[in-house]
Amino acid sequence: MIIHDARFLTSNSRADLCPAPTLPEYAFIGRSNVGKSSLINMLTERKALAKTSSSPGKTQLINHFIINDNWFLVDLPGYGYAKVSKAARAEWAKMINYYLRNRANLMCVCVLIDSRHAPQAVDLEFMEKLGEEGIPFVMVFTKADKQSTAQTKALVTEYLRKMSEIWDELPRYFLTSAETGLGRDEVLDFIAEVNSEWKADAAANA
Ligand SMILES: Nc1nc2c(ncn2[C@@H]2O[C@H](COP(=O)(O)OP(=O)(O)OP(=O)(O)O)[C@@H](O)[C@H]2O)c(=O)[nH]1
Ligand SMILES: [Mg+2]
Repeated sequence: MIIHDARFLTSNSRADLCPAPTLPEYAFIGRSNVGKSSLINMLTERKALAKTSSSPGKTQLINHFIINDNWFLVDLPGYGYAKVSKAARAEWAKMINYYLRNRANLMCVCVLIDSRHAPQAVDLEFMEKLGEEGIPFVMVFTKADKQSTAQTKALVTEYLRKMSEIWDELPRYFLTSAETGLGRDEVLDFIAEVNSEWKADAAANA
């Protein structure tokens, strides 16, 4: 997919104030500092479309971007550790959960996982909850440039093994790097594929 247009639309603390759910939407979520905002910039080839920071807790609202006037990308705050108060974190969790459960056009949640760390309970539990609630998701392993491909692949295998203890069907996954652009084509092809399904459904229901 060629990205000819990528624009920031809105920041919201409430899902019901987000843009009208008229286009297919993809949300990026994962622990603070995992690289959500950087991945959005890498995919769109815009250096500073989404704000990034080396200190966790940068993204604090539900940020909508519109791509090619045809689909929405959403940057969410991180879960887990962030340099914010416990009360603020609880507020984010409520906001994110409400958004995930109620956003009618949410096609897929991209769960970002730092490819350098052994499987984390917080990530596994988050995906387990998505699975239980029937919210479609894929795993996106980030920062693959920071180690060897073999190390990243070993981590993926470890995740899949743990997840196979819970589910028969395993989620799709992507290996990415915001530094090198690794995984860009694969993620964008996946989104294009799901966008076509949305269009076909919309045509069938028209
Ligand atoms: N080497 C490398 N660094 C990365 C990559 N992705 C992100 N980073 C760095 O990791 C830090 C965090 O990146 P962000 O994109 O702001 O992370 P985030 O998940 O949006 O963080 P919050 O908004 O705080 O939840 C920044 O210093 C980035 O430069 C990557 O693929 N490779
Ligand atoms: Mg961010």
